[in-house]
Amino acid sequence: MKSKGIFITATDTGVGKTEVAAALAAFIKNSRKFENVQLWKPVQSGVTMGDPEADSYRLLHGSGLDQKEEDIATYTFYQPLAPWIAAEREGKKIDYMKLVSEGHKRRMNSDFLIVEGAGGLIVPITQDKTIANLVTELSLPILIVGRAGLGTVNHTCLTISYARKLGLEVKGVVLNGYEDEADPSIEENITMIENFTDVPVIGKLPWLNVNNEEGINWELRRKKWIKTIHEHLDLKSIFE
Ligand SMILES: Nc1ncnc2c1ncn2[C@@H]1O[C@H](COP(=O)(O)OP(=O)(O)OP(=O)(O)O)[C@@H](O)[C@H]1O
Ligand SMILES: C[C@H](N)[C@H](N)CCCCCC(=O)O
Ligand SMILES: [Mg+2]
Repeated sequence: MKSKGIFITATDTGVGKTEVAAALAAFIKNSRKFENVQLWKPVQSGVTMGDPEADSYRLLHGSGLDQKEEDIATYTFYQPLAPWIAAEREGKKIDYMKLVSEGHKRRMNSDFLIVEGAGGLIVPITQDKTIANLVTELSLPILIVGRAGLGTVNHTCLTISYARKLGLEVKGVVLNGYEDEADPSIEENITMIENFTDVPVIGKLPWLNVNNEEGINWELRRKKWIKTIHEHLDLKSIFE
């Protein structure tokens, strides 16, 4: 039986997909809502496997799942570029159909699959396939991560309209990384996004400062994220 799941995309690169995917996985694991929640990052670029900055590394430690890092990411490229070009720079090509069949297999082998895209929706994986095509093939609903501040209304509404054009199911939006709860523009951004798209903003997440002098205390970070997700996000629609 195919698992439930969510494909986490964003309005841009660097907006918080890895942070949100890891936190969501940690929350689900802690809540025991699904016994076998799994993470998948089909393609990561600008990193090397095992690098503490790598998405795969931060997904593994940020979630506390008992997956192996090399199981989390399928393709890893060194150049910080769109996957198609990052692969080409290494004389490689991404096998798109391999990703599609791997995605279906991962859905069969999990209760809840959290997939992290790369950048936003129209990010080239090959010369004629994008992240959006992969979402369509996996028939997973999407959760869009957007910035919290000025500029996010346009970026988020554009992403939603493109997703709808492709017939993707948009479960919701998370506005991520605000520094100041008192910033009135965040609530107004939520109102404008919901007004123009009817897509629910399922919550807003603060910028979490949980490091210590030696670096990241992952156990403490996971605990804080689990509490923050519980307090800030309405996940009902994500689990349906
Ligand atoms: N709410 C947050 N609190 C603290 N740090 C955050 C938060 N959101 C994002 N970050 C940090 O900001 C940086 C960019 O976030 P992240 O790596 O999750 O973006 P991304 O959308 O996954 O990027 P990419 O497209 O490269 O996968 C990371 O260092 C991440 O740890
Ligand atoms: C390198 C970065 N961290 C991501 N892995 C890839 C982002 C690709 C963005 C392509 C684009 O929208 O211009
Ligand atoms: Mg990421």
